[in-house]
Order: sequence, then C-alpha cells, then structure tokens
Amino acid sequence: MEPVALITGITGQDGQYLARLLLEKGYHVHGFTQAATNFPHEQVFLHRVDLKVTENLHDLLKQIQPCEVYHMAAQSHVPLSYQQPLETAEITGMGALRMLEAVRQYEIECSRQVRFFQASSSAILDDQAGPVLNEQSPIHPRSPYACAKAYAHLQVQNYREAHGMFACNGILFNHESPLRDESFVTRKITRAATRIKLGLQQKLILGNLDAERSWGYAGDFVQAMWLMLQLDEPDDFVISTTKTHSVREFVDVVFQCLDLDYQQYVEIDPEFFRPHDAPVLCGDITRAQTQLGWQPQVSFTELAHQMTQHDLELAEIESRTNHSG
Ligand SMILES: Nc1nc2c(ncn2[C@@H]2O[C@H](COP(=O)(O)OP(=O)(O)O[C@H]3O[C@H](CO)[C@@H](O)[C@H](O)[C@@H]3O)[C@@H](O)[C@H]2O)c(=O)[nH]1
Repeated sequence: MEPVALITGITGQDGQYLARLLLEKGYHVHGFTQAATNFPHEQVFLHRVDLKVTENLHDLLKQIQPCEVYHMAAQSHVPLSYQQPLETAEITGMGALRMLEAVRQYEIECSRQVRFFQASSSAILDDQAGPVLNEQSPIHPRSPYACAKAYAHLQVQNYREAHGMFACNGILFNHESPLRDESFVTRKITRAATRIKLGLQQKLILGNLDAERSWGYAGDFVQAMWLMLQLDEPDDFVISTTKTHSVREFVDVVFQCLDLDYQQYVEIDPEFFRPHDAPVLCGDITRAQTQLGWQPQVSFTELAHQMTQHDLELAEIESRTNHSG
C-alpha cells in the first residue's frame, strides 16, 4: 500500500514542490487549501477545508487516513500581518494548534500514529542573538506574523512532549523559487526586472535593500521536510543556506542577468520599510547536516538566474499577448 500524505496550504510554493516530491516517492497525496483552483498536479486529491473548524480537520483525517501531515497553511506575509494581526494569529497560530489537536484526536480514535511537520520560521528567533542562529537560539518574535509562528512552534514542542506526538518543526529561513508569490521580494524583483527588460514596466519600487538573508531554493527545502518525518525520533531543525546576500545583491544579479543597470530603474519608497527588519538572518545547519544528511544544492546565483529565466518567459508571453491584442 502506498503511504498517504496530507499537505495543508498545498497551493503555496512549498506545497507544490512537496507534492511533486512525494508523488515521485510514490505517495498518495492529499492537499487542502481555501482557494483550490488550477492545481497543476492531477494526481493530487484536493479538499476544501476550513482551517478554523477542528471538527472538519478531524473528519478529513478520518476520511483520508494519512501517515504524514505537512502543515504549510499560513498567512506568511510579514507586512500584511501588521495590517491583519488577528487574522494572522487565527490562521498562522491557531490554525496550527487546530491541526495538531485534530491529529491527536484522530490518533486516539483510530489507534494510528501520524508524523506531523510544522513549517516554522526563522522569524521566531532573536535576530539580535548573533549572526548565525540555531535550534537553541532564543525565541523572540518581532512581528505579528512571527508571534503567530512562535505560538505554533511552541505548540508543536508541547504536543511532542505532553502527548508523545511525532511532531517536528522545520525552522525555515528564506527560500524562494519561480513559484514564489509576487508579494515576497525576490519574485517581485524578477517579475519587475523581466517586465522592464521587455518594456512592459518602467520602475521597480522597493524598501530596505540592505537586509541580508540566506536565500535558499524551495525545492531543496522540501527535501529536508520529508527527511525529518523519516527519522526514528522527532526533533526541530534549522533549514537554511550558509551564506547571506543583501536584497541589493539579489537585485543586482537579476538586472545584470538581463544586461540592465538596476540603478536606473529601482526607486525606494518608505512604504515598504517595516517597524522591525532583521538586518541579517542566517542559519546554522549543523544538526540538519549531521542528522538528516541534508545540504542545500542550489546556489544564490543559480536561484536568481532560474527565477529570472522563468519570469522572462512569462514576460515574453505577456508581450506577445499585448501585441496580438
Ligand atoms: N516583501 C518585500 N520585501 C522587501 C521589499 N523591499 C525590501 N524588502 C526586504 O526584503 C526582505 C525579505 O522580505 P520578504 O521576501 O517579504 O521575506 P521575509 O519577510 O524575510 O519573510 C520570508 O521568510 C521568512 C523566513 O525567513 C518566512 O517565515 C516568511 O513567511 C517569508 O517567507 C526583508 O528584509 C524586506 O524588508 C519589498 O518591496 N517587498
């Protein structure tokens, strides 16, 4: 019998890469989302479930009987969380608790064990605690989003310790791809630069260009998620690359790839600055390397080029459509 996995938030970048990976590994993949449209994998069974109702989640678990649950669903955009702190807490914080509780009830009622993965975030860690953060770094969230993720992270640890649940936090540092939503900075940059190249857009308006992040590739990160749930014992893992680059460097690489000088096109608007923005975020992946045998494969430059190439093709389609229309 094929193993059965449930991915929440399956239409996001991580959900899509993870679905692809699990299908390759021979899983039956179920996913849920509140906006189930046009999901590219026909083999994935899609469900529309309200993350705000524990009974719905419990009923879905009984119906599909997963052995692994990957909890990705969240409001994961930091600036939006300042405008919608309650909704963010509800979806990102309480949503994870409802999922854990539904799994616990299902395990008791059906005498089964489920392995649970939580997409935790580097944003929960104290970015003032040092240049490189690990699993022992203090938790000090500094945005409504980070507070909600910290709550979910602690509940995962609590369910593991109090109920013996097989539950792992992947403390994910920034990870990007051509499937990244355009509200995040890397995709905003590659979409805009490629549209500028083809004359479809004049300017790119950004905020803080000096923030340094360890930009990883989402396709690499989902490997680590799967590896965590194959361990003998559950644990928490930092997943990151080991090199940081500023937003400015990302802009520069992308525009150079298109033979453009970014300084002619990029403008700064204070609207995109945040009340708090970690100056540097980088993870120590010693635990992931030693216990999971995991290593990031795609470099910063390869990632920027891959995203630029993808978005150049999109811009070319847009350009052709404009001319034929
Ligand atoms: N979104 C955005 N960010 C900008 C902009 N200009 C500069 N930035 C800077 O670019 C950096 C990255 O911003 P995002 O791409 O929005 O990501 P994030 O806030 O770091 O959060 C992402 O990574 C976390 C893990 O480290 C995730 O937890 C979170 O959900 C998200 O994926 C931040 O320092 C932000 O201030 C802009 O126009 N838009």
